[in-house]
Amino acid sequence: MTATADPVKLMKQEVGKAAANLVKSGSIVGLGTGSTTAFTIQFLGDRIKSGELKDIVGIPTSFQSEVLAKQYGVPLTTLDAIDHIDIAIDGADEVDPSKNLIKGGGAAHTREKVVDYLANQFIVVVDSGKLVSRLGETFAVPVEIIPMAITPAMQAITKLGGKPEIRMGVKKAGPVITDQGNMVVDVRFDNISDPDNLEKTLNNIPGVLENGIFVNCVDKVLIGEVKDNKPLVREM
Ligand SMILES: O=C[C@H](O)[C@H](O)[C@H](O)COP(=O)(O)O
Repeated sequence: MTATADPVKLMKQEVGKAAANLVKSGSIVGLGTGSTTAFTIQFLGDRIKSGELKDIVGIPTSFQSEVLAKQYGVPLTTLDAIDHIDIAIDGADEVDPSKNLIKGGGAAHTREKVVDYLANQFIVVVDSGKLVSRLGETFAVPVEIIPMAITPAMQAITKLGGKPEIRMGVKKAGPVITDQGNMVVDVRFDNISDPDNLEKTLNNIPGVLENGIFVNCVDKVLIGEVKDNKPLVREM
């Protein structure tokens, strides 16, 4: 790691590695989605290759994490084949002081919520730029909606005071389509004072599959920082 490297990438790399080092042999591991957990999956693969980590299986939270696990040699299984998850490691787009999260920047929050909530231990890995004093400060809330319900669901979200915008593809014409074949609406709220209530209210709208607010589910947040050009990791 050199002083000239991108500091955000350095933070993600360091925190991703720290999380991979928490995994013990024999564990069933939830594999999160995004650019930070990509490092975790890579380092898990390194530990497996060196013989330090044995008999682990991963549960991917997206097509992306499935592809990365195969690339780095992390064996995979499915939720049908196991009865628990020992540890899940996942990224986040925002983390508040109570360890509540906004997730779904990669449109993977539905599968992530299934896997992360099942885990006995849920570890979040972020760079320090993700810390906020209140959810919604910098990031909109991603909401996955089945395509036939997109118009009434967006109207219902607007009535709640949200400003919904359909997420559009990059290098693809038209909207982002999730791993489940649905659409994602990014919703700005002026003030999210009760994330617990907003999470439930959004999920009650007919046609909404899941939203990216994660409340009271995180055991530990590992935060990557750079001080004097050196990456370090602290815990919350
Ligand atoms: O849908 C994607 C996920 O919730 C990611 O974990 C989240 O967007 C953070 O991604 P990154 O580590 O790339 O910032």
